[in-house]
Amino acid sequence: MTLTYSDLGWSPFFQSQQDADAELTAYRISAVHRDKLTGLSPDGEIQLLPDRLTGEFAVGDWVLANDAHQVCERLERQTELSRRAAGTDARVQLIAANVDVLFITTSCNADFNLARMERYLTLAHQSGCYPVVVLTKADICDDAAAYRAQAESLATSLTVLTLDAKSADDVSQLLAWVKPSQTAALVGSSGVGKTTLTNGLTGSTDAVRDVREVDSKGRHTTTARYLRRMVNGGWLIDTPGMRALRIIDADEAVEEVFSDLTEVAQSCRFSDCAHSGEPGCAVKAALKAGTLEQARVDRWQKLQRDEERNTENLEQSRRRDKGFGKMIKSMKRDHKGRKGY
Ligand SMILES: Nc1nc2c(ncn2[C@@H]2O[C@H](COP(=O)(O)OP(=O)(O)OP(=O)(O)O)[C@@H](O)[C@H]2O)c(=O)[nH]1
Ligand SMILES: [Zn+2]
Repeated sequence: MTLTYSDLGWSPFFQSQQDADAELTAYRISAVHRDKLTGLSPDGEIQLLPDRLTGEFAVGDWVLANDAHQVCERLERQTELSRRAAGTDARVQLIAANVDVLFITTSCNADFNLARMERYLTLAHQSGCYPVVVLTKADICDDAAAYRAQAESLATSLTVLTLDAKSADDVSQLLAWVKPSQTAALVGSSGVGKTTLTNGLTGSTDAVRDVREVDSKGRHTTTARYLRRMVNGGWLIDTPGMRALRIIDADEAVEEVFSDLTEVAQSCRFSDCAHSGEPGCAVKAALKAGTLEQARVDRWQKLQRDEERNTENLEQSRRRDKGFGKMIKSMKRDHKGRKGY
């Protein structure tokens, strides 16, 4: 079956960025490898040569490439999912680009964690994706409705689906949230059923198989993310191996996710109230009156602290990189000076 650009998610937003004179072809990035990219066009899938480090591309991106399949431009993204990289590295790591719907997946068991769901909801708000909470393993849980109620309590009119990821009928519920040519990303901890859902949504069984490729030094690398076509013509980006989500530059999104608390806090006497015993604290008063729940307030304050710390670390590493860049530049200048150029 031949796909059109519109089937691939191309829209006036991207069209407006394409210079009509330039003889460049648009491709949607379907996989990001160590030193090359895979791109999709109506002609099929091809390997593309990046014009910069592949870490600067995300699955779902639109790029323009020349006849030699060399990428010349990456188009501005409509949405971008990113997080702070794992480990001590404070850099931003791209998760996916141009995503419409975020399937926040967790299971009706010990994995179920409201704080984690709130972090993912923050990611959805920050990026502008529509969040859909997917609760798997409802078939092996005594009271799936209780889990569902807890998830629904996180936001008014939040979409929450409870299902058995292994049942085709159940999985088809998800399809209703992604129109043909739209893109969804599946996020959640390991073991919650992302692979099972991916297989159900794409009608394939090969999602479990990692593509191993050998890089120039003979090392095996695993390419983790793919853009896959769903059975209804939508697109799905799986994000395996995402152990922790550390949000960055998301203070406004945190406010939105906790809008119930932000609203109450507006009545605190001091605008910078830390809600820790200051006089005239509306949050403390609401807690006392029982209209706010202590656990949710605790999660709100923790997420605010985490967000601030992650963003601060990122700023520091950006400054460090800038300083390092300046040092290299001045070393080069000195070197040139000594050579008498
Ligand atoms: N009964 C039941 N089992 C499920 C459900 N979803 C997933 N499983 C099972 O849970 C196990 C883990 O599912 P996966 O789909 O591999 O989970 P994953 O999120 O892809 O895990 P990673 O690949 O580690 O990220 C498998 O044995 C699945 O068959 C469900 O809704 N009901
Ligand atoms: Zn207060």
